[in-house]
Amino acid sequence: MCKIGFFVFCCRLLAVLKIKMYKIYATGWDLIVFSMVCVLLDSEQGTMWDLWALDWVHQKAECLRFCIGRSVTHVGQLPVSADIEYEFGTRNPYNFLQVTYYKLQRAASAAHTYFVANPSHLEMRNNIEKYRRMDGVTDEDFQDRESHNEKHWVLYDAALQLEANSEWKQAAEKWKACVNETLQQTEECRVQCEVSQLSPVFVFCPALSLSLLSCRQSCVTQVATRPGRISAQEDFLPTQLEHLHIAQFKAGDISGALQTLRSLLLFYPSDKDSLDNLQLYHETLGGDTESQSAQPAQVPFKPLKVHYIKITTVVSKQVTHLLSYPFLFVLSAGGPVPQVGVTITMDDEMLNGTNRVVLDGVMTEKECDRILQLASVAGSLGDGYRGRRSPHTPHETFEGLTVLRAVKVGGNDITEAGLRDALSSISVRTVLHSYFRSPSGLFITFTHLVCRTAVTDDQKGRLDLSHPVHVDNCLLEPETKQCWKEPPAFTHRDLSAILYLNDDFDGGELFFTNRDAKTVTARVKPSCGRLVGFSSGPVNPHGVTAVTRGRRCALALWFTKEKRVVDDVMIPVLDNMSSWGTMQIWWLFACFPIYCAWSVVMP
Ligand SMILES: O=C(O)CCC(=O)C(=O)O
Ligand SMILES: [Fe+2]
Repeated sequence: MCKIGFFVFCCRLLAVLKIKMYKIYATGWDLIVFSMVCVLLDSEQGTMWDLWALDWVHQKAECLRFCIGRSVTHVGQLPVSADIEYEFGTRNPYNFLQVTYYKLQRAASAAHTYFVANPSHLEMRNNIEKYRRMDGVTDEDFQDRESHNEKHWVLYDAALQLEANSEWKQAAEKWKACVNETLQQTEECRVQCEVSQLSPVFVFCPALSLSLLSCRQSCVTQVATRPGRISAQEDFLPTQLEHLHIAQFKAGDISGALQTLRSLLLFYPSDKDSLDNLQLYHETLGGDTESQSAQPAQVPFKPLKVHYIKITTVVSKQVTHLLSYPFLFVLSAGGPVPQVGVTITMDDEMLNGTNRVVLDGVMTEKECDRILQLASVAGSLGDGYRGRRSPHTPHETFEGLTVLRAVKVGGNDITEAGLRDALSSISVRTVLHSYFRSPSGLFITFTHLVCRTAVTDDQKGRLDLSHPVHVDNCLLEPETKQCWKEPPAFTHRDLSAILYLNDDFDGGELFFTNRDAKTVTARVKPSCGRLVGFSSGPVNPHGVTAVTRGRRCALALWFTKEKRVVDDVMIPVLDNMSSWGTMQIWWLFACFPIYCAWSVVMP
């Protein structure tokens, strides 16, 4: 333990010196050292395999960084914003393209490509009918121009069709091709992760591992999501293997079926039906030792498949482990490090959307209470919105408190709490940055402590909301489903985070909707230490249901990726924190000889 402690100490010293004094970023070796520290710290559960996996990922990333630097221009390496990703994900440019091509044959394929991802778009359905009636337009003109990216879906649908026609031999061939294509796409997506994760934020070990690993992990769902859909098809790969297994069996290819069954068992080793089938095959094949000993599909998808399962398992394990240390390498915090176990409670899938997450355990009850205390004292001194009433509803009062105000209004206690409040926002940043694997940096743009209190005796028959449905960085127009990125919206906000502080009130649930501002897609009940993070753009319209009893407090934080748009109220706080960072260096210098002597005396 002593050696590990010394090792950690040296690494931290090295990193602090490098970052603070020379202002240079970590190299590949630093990354490897940092990941080793991570794994060693976690040695109770960690294994050498974890260490090798991370080492391998880092080396590959280094190599990629080198190659990309040589062959891709600087502009080509720039990250794209979530909004642009959303636009292309929903194939919106094809809508414009079909308008541009109007009266040309090519409009048909643009319209079809858009319609594949937006099957409920009635206007496009009508347009397609119009194009069908156009002279010279044939069925071949309705091509999906994006299908090269989604070949596995084309194969999937074709295989289903063959299965429906009981053409088992061809179906088996198609399912095999589909499995291979899915694995190939997953692998390509993972390579992309390594490309997009090459940013200076690597200096923070948990952030590095988390963002890269969670990116790789997300490839499984990304590949399993049909174009234009938001949720992935559950158990995509095992489902294909199941189909392949049935098709092979029906086509009389028992040894192929046995091989596929073994692959399937890698996913569900204790599945009763599969185990029964395995037994049956063994009996049927009798003395055919060659077929009996067939390993999980060797050809043609052996290496990828095994890799797929192993990496997925390692990744989930690492993500869970590393999430326990979100505060460990918060450089500027200094002093004792809060060891709070953070868990992922709801992800995109459970929240029915994209770029949303609910994490628990980000703050302890004690920490929530301190900030609530701050809200009470500072709230009684005056609030961010002057009046006692809410800007959103007459049935609630609303106290808003910025961090600077917390520092200004109080004595030492409040100032300290205000700073801690800001510090927690740094930790929130680390956690969210890691989770959402943003390729660029995240800068705090505004933080706001908000309490909403139900006005007693004024709650009967209440139909309104505590906070109407809105999008944080654009003006939502539910009728047209447009979101205008223009003032007075806070257009520079990229990531929103709400850290809840209590649950002793009625109502006050956060909910997400579709762009119609009506269809509720997910609900989140606040509680102390619960953090909701989501991208601030049009994919995440949200609101708060009426608070009908008690007082609901939360710390709202917004981050920006593009540039350092720090709200002026934050600057003194951030300045204060950087001087803490410098103090930390002196502390390390002073203690270094003592630490060395101690580690020699205490082997
Ligand atoms: O308090 C919440 O849960 C959400 C608040 C919010 O959406 C906002 O302030 O923009
Ligand atoms: Fe909001």
